[in-house]
Amino acid sequence: MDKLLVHGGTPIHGTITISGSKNASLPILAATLLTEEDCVIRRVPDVSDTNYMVQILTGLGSDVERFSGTVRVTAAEISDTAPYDIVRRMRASVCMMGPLLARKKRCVVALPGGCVIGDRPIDLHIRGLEALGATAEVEGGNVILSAPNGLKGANIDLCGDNGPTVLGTDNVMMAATLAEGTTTITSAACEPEVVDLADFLNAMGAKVSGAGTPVITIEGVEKLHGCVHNVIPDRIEAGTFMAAAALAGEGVTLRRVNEGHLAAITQALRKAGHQVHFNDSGDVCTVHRGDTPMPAEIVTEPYPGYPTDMQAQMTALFVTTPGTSVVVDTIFPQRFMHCAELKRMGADISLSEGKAIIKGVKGLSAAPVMASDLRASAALVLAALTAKGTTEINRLYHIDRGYEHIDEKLLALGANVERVRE
Ligand SMILES: CC(=O)N[C@H]1[C@@H](OP(=O)(O)OP(=O)(O)OC[C@H]2O[C@@H](n3ccc(=O)[nH]c3=O)[C@H](O)[C@@H]2O)O[C@H](CO)[C@@H](O)[C@@H]1O
Ligand SMILES: C=C(OP(=O)(O)O)C(=O)O
Repeated sequence: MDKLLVHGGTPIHGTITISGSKNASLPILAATLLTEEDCVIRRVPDVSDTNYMVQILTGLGSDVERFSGTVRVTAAEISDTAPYDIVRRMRASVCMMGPLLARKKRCVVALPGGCVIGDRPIDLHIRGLEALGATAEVEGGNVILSAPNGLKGANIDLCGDNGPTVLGTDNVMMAATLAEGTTTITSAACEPEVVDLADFLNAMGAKVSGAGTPVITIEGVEKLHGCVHNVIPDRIEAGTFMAAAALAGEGVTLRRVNEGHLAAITQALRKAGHQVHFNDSGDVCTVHRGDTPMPAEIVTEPYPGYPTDMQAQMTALFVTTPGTSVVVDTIFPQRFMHCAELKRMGADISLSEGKAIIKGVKGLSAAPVMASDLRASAALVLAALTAKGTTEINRLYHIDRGYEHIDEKLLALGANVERVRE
């Protein structure tokens, strides 16, 4: 198990390029199952989640080639059963259900278990696929969906208690592309990753409109074909480096970002007293730490609100920001595992029901810490950049799920970090 040593106290500066989005790549890779023709997807980040997705596709019978950020998938003949061994490693494997069901009229996909960031049910996914005419049963830890006579378009509302569902919207949208007739999804997730998937599906010949709004309409077609697609930049990787720059930066520039996708993060950083500047085309961003960082309140919300996937990193920033900041996670109220580790480094955080109250401390001191999930590990790396001494971040595989070559990018910015391979 690799670990990361962060020797704190070296400011970061310079320029890096942001990778393609993990959360856009995963459903797009799953969508390749909707056609037997070649799909070429560019800018797929080299992270373990996309590697697992490639293994699932291969396990289903797809022919997959991967070279310098590009993945070519040909799903000429595939089975309907996703291999449990790999599926269980990744929550996003749940988005195999929609395309497999549409293509094979039946699928068997292992149920994703609980998750350290909280309960992650899939009731809305199932409800949506049932509305399209599938029957669902759970047997031996698997969801078995079948629609022997094919899927039929329907009106489906996908609002849950905590708002819309991103992968649920993806699943229903993918399934509906090959359904007979028209499907309308209301309370759809509006995240840019949903829009990127819709763009990919349309490039395959699907008829999807309204993605990016709460109402998505899909006119079913008989067949989809191969296509070439470039994945959008990873707004969470970009946001993480923006927060790192606000915390420990002397001017950090990020290339290949999308200003629109980063609006809520930009607003939060500016409110906290930091300077964020975009070029005219909105694809290059420079962040300078403000002279007088200020406490702030952030509340996570579905897009275009502040993303839950950037909650832990902002918490890390507030830990050494003078004054009292408040962080509320409405999407995953239990997603505060990073706080216990940050406290071991000297943070002053109190937790209550989905809320962290953070009293800024003068400085942190290094400690051995344990990464508990992807974004929690990112928060620990950020905190460690300014901590006194060497922080040892264990279980680095969490961060490798979603950050492409994070140690190399940090080194390129002048941080003093070492990956220890074990
Ligand atoms: C691979 C990927 O893209 N993952 C992202 C996706 O996860 P994912 O799509 O799994 O998250 P959802 O959008 O589904 O979850 C949003 C909320 O809805 C609830 N819910 C979800 C499904 C369901 O059937 N029933 C239900 O109640 C969840 O518990 C949560 O409270 O969106 C999350 C919310 O932005 C992000 O944190 C994840 O990084
Ligand atoms: C929670 C995340 O991913 P996943 O949904 O794949 O667990 C994330 O990207 O922050």
